[in-house]
Amino acid sequence: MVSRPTRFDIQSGVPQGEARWFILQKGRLLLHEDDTLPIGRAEEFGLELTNSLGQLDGQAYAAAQLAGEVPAGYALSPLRSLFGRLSEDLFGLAGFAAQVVDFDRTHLFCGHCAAPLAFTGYEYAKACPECGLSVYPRVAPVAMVLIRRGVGADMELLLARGPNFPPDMFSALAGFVQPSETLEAAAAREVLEEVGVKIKNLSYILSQPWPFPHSLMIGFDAEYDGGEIALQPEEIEDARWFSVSNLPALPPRFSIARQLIDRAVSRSLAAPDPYSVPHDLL
Ligand SMILES: NC(=O)C1=CN([C@@H]2O[C@H](COP(=O)(O)OP(=O)(O)OC[C@H]3O[C@@H](n4cnc5c(N)ncnc54)[C@H](O)[C@@H]3O)[C@@H](O)[C@H]2O)C=CC1
Ligand SMILES: [Mg+2]
Ligand SMILES: [Zn+2]
Repeated sequence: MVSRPTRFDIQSGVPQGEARWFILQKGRLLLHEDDTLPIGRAEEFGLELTNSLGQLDGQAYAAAQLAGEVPAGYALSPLRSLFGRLSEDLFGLAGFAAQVVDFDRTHLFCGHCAAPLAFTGYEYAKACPECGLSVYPRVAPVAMVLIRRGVGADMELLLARGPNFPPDMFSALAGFVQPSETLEAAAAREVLEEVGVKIKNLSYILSQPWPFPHSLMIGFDAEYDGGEIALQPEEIEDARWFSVSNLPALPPRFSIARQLIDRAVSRSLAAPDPYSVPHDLL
């Protein structure tokens, strides 16, 4: 799972002594040639926006932004591309570190009075010394819905693709929750907006941090409840019903979209009417 394996006692500022570093630049992570994290003192790497992340298994960790050139023997890799290259725990931590640096980078001044913000020091937040405004790292909730109809071998899934998806890949539908909207209402609205159909019997299945840059995916399974597919052209390039026995190219295994799809497929094959059994959370 792409999530942080443990709670860190995050403190801002430069860690004293040696640390294992998550060094980021524009969504890319700095790795040694052997795919290991840089280890050393802050001053060795030319950093800014440095945040100590605390201890894990007796090892100090820290996050920062690379200020200058890539040091010899290292390379920057897009964070998303590192799933499967880093261990799941390390990938989860890298996503967490990326959100810490992104918060620090995008909250330098008060959004109300423009005074420079300062870390509060007692929780991972910043506050304005002039007007008292306090700000926390952003987490943007996204409702994701896997829509199905039929049972057993006749089950079909409604999958869609956005304009910047890899060729031929289709995924579950998703959309950001709007202010004061319930998750259920966001799910129904996004599906109606993006592909023109209605849903019913929504069930929560699982969630997944998606640090690109700060989404939290909330995964639902839903039954089709009528309507013909009509695409929202600016967001959806194509959307179709796919038989569970003839699915298109799908998102990578670690993604919540893929976990929702795999779950529906395994249930369709496991029981004549898999949805007659109580939903166990993954
Ligand atoms: N992990 C997974 O399996 C998947 C993750 N996702 C992620 O879910 C998120 C939302 O998916 P989309 O279909 O693109 O969302 P969406 O259907 O709501 O449309 C995206 C639009 O929402 C607006 N937007 C961008 N950031 C926002 C924010 N923080 N709050 C409110 N509106 C915002 C922008 O206009 C953007 O064009 C993205 O971060 C995407 O990467 C999407 C599909 C699969
Ligand atoms: Mg969407
Ligand atoms: Zn202020």
